[in-house]
Amino acid sequence: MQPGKGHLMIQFDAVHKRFPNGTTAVHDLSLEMPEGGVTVLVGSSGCGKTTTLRMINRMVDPTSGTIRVGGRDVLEQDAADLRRSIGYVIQQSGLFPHRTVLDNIATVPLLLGWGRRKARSRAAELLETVGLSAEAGKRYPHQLSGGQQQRVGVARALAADPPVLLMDEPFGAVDPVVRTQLQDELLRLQKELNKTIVFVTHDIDEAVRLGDRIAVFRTGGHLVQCATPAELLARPADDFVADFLGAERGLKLLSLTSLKGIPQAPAPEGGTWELVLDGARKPLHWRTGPTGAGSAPSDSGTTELPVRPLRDTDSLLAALNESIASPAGLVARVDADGALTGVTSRDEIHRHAGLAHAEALVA
Ligand SMILES: Nc1ncnc2c1ncn2[C@@H]1O[C@H](COP(=O)(O)OP(=O)(O)OP(=O)(O)O)[C@@H](O)[C@H]1O
Repeated sequence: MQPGKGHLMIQFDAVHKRFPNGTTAVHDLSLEMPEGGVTVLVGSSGCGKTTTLRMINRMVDPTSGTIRVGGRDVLEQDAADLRRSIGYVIQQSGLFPHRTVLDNIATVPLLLGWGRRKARSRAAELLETVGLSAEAGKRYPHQLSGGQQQRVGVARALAADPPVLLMDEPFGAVDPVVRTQLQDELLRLQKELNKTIVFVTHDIDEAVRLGDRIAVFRTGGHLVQCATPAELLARPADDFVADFLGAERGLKLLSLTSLKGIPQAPAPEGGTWELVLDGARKPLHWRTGPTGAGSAPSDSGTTELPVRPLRDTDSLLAALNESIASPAGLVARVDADGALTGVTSRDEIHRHAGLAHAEALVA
């Protein structure tokens, strides 16, 4: 199934899906998904995202058109074999309630005839990969939190090391904090594993965060635009896409640019606001003296306000936010150990925000 780097892993060619009740779920879809990339399918409810996803592993068959996975027409492959060779993660994790977590993860390897010992040892390895303890493997799904269950769902989908992973709103049912953690984990895993991932979500921020390419659908199963996140945000194809991306699409674009390369200056000394560091040069807070600006003075007449230092890997959006929150209008920049490397002014952040936009428009 693996055609090699740089190839297209999944190809939809003029695919239609009309259900027996007359609903057209997918309309004349031609879409290519490169190997090792994350393609995110977004769009309002009922626009055909799930149907598109499920046609890849033949949980739904197209009415017409061709879908190829690894260069082979899916309709020429046995549906059960195809399903076992493609990882599948859904919103409610879909775990078997009466099997332990370890046995859940071992499901596909066992179906593939790996033998109990090998399947369980692979499952144990995957528990660690997705950040769960060995002890969690002995529990039953209901004894885990929603976020942990989703991790098990991902581990189960990865168990037979499939080249393709289908994820249908996998993080839709967890709170925003856990959701961000799961997204981070997926990005980390993907760096190592380089799977071809097709990911369905309603959440445009999740799409921008995770996608190498984003396909926007509208009702009736029409694909409106498929582009990189930067291209989509800078140049939406029409008003539908622009509305879907939301009024803050300019700010979302800034989430794609890191602070690396944006100039820093030494932290100011003797100004109204001083950046206080600890012994390891880690920023602690901004402080102003009795005569300085600021609010809520402490007993000693000084005021301390929080600082949120940023690394080169943080985004321009985070920097813009911090530059507004910072009483000094300065963003404290730190190295990987958290030690201060310099500061960047609000004006400089604004200037680079403008440049990032200009670059995205002409890219
Ligand atoms: N088995 C089915 N029989 C008839 N109609 C169906 C069937 N499955 C889906 N549909 C219809 O096809 C359309 C597309 O559904 P689909 O689930 O693919 O959309 P979706 O974009 O994933 O929606 P959501 O975001 O709400 O999950 C909808 O109008 C849906 O009602």
